Parts: sequence; structure tokens; C-alpha cells
Amino acid sequence: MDDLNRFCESIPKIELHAHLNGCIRSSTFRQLLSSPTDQMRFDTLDKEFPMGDTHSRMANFFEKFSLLRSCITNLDDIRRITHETLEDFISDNVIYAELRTRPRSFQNGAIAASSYVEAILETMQEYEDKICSRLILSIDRTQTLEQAMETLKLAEKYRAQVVGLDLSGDPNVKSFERLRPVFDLAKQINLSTTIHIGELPDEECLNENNLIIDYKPTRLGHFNFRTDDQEQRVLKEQIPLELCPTSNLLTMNLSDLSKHHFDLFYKNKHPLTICTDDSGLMYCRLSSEIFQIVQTFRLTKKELYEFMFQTSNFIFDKNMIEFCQTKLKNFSEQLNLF
Ligand SMILES: CNc1ncnc2c1ncn2[C@@H]1O[C@H](COP(=O)(O)O)[C@@H](O)[C@H]1O
Repeated sequence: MDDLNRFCESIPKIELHAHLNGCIRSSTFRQLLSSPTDQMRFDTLDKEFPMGDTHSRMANFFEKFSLLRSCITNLDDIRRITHETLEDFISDNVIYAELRTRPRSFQNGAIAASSYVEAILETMQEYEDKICSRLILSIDRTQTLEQAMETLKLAEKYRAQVVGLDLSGDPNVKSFERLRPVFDLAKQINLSTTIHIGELPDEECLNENNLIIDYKPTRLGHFNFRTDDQEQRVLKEQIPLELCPTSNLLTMNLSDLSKHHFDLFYKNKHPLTICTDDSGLMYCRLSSEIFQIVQTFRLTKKELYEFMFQTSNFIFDKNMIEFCQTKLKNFSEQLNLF
């Protein structure tokens, strides 16, 4: 492993865009789906992502997601996934992580969505001395306004560890306008928000981008497809962007990372963070995502250090900014970096 790669591994890292059920290790998925009749499900997950355009890639992506979610059937499963996800981030020197998930109930509602959230929060708490982790609750684009409101209520109930609200799911479903009242309420109670934006190149998606930018969430996810005007607005408003290289490359159907919009926003000194999105599904780690960016866009060690430092400014739990910055400063002093 070369020096730069090692540096990307050892630098204290911040992960701000990781979907919990997208982080399931494939070995765990296989164990959870242990019945022989599950061969079809294994085959679906093993299928390579199709070549095709963004729409067909996205369809395949979401088919895989519903499979991953289907293997979590009780609270022990979600505790295990949380535990393994945190272990994986710790082994990659991640010091602060915001995980996101859509609350769900089990056994036809006998086990409530609040128990799902509590199981994750308790597991996070067990790891507090090894990694600082916080939870973002996701609203899925297909959900009703009432369901979304329930998620907001859960976020309020567990406010100490739940630090934000996310909108995600199949971008073919344009639902921001319908769900906006919930996001307006989130703003009123000072709950941070992050919204997936610009995941498809179609006109409807571009139209929805305008509504999302008008709302001005705390952070935006991906922003793969956008108009020049939308790009300028996000730059002007300085809305931090969560970029996920492997995931973006795959869904945007880009031949190589040099065409990724990291370049444009980085050159404009825009607030940015590099994230994994779905490390289990994409077989990626945060250090390798960062390494690819550093290598492709020729960032120096100092630039990467500064990049990580600026990322710490827009984590949702503002009480932990100092913690992240101290860890980074200690790292640079130990290595005599500057
Ligand atoms: C291109 N990337 C993406 N775009 C949009 N939504 C995504 C996503 N990656 C993941 N999700 C959303 O997160 C859910 C899994 O996490 P939880 O089961 O809630 O923990 C997926 O079902 C999907 O709706």
C-alpha cells in the first residue's frame, strides 16, 4: 500500500451519509437469509449492476435495497447490523458518524418503530468511547404525510441522539412538495435536515431540485444532476454537499471519477463531505472513497487534512465539532504534518 493510501486510512474521518441497511455486510446478509429457498434472493443481490442508463441502474439499486431490508426481521438483527456497521467504521478510523435509517416496525406492528430506533441508539451508546455516532431518521419518498409526521415525532422524542431528518428513497417518486410540511416543522424546532437531490437526469427531477433548494435544507445529498442555475444557487447559498464517489459513479453511469462534480465544487471552495452512502452494497470503505478522490484530483496530504477539518464544521451535532477538530489536530501533530 502506498504512502498516500496509508494516510487516507489513518487520518481521523467523518462519515455523514451512510444508510444503515445499506451498510449490511454481504456475509451477514447471507447468514440472515439462511433458508435454501432464498437462492433467488442471493442471486438478485449477486447480480452485477447493469450497464444501462441511470434509470435502469437506479431500478436495480432499489431492487437490491428491498432485499437487504427484507433480511432484517427483528430487533436482534438491527442491533447486529448497527454493531457491525460501527465496528467497520472504527476499523477504518472513523471518529464521528451520522447513520441514517427509516424507522420500521416488526411483526405487524407488535414491535413498534420506536423500539427499532431505541435498539439502534442503545447499540450506538455502547460504542460511545470508540466512535461518536449519531442518528438521522429517514423519510422515504413513498411514505404518506402521516407516516412522515410520525418519523418527525420520533426524532423529537429521541432528540439527544437523533440529530436530523433525511428524505431518501426511489427518486422516481417526486414527493418533496407533498412532504414539505414535515420539513417545515423540522425547521421550526431547529432539527437539521438533509435531502437527496438530483439523482435522476429527467425534467421532473430537475424541477423538484428547485423546490428543494428553495426550502434550503441544512445539507444536500448527491446533487448529481442539476441545471447551471441550480448549481449557482447552491454555491451562493453555501449549502454543504454530501458526495459519495462510488455510488455516484454507478448511478450517474460515469466512466471515471475525473468527471465527478467534486472537482467543480472543490475548486469553488464549497463546503463538502465525502461519504460512502451504502458501503455493504457498494463494497466500499470511507478511506478508499477518500483515496480515490485524493488521487484523481491530486490533493496533497495537507489539502486532505484541511478538507476533513472543514467537514467537521457541518456535522449535525454541533457539540462534537471540537471533539473532531481536536482529534484531527492531534493526528497532524503526531505526524508532524505541517
Ligand atoms: C443513490 N443512493 C440512494 N438514493 C436514495 N435513497 C437511498 C440511497 N441509498 C439508500 N437509500 C435509501 O436508504 C434505504 C436503506 O436504508 P434504511 O433501510 O432506511 O436503513 C433504502 O431502502 C433507500 O430508500
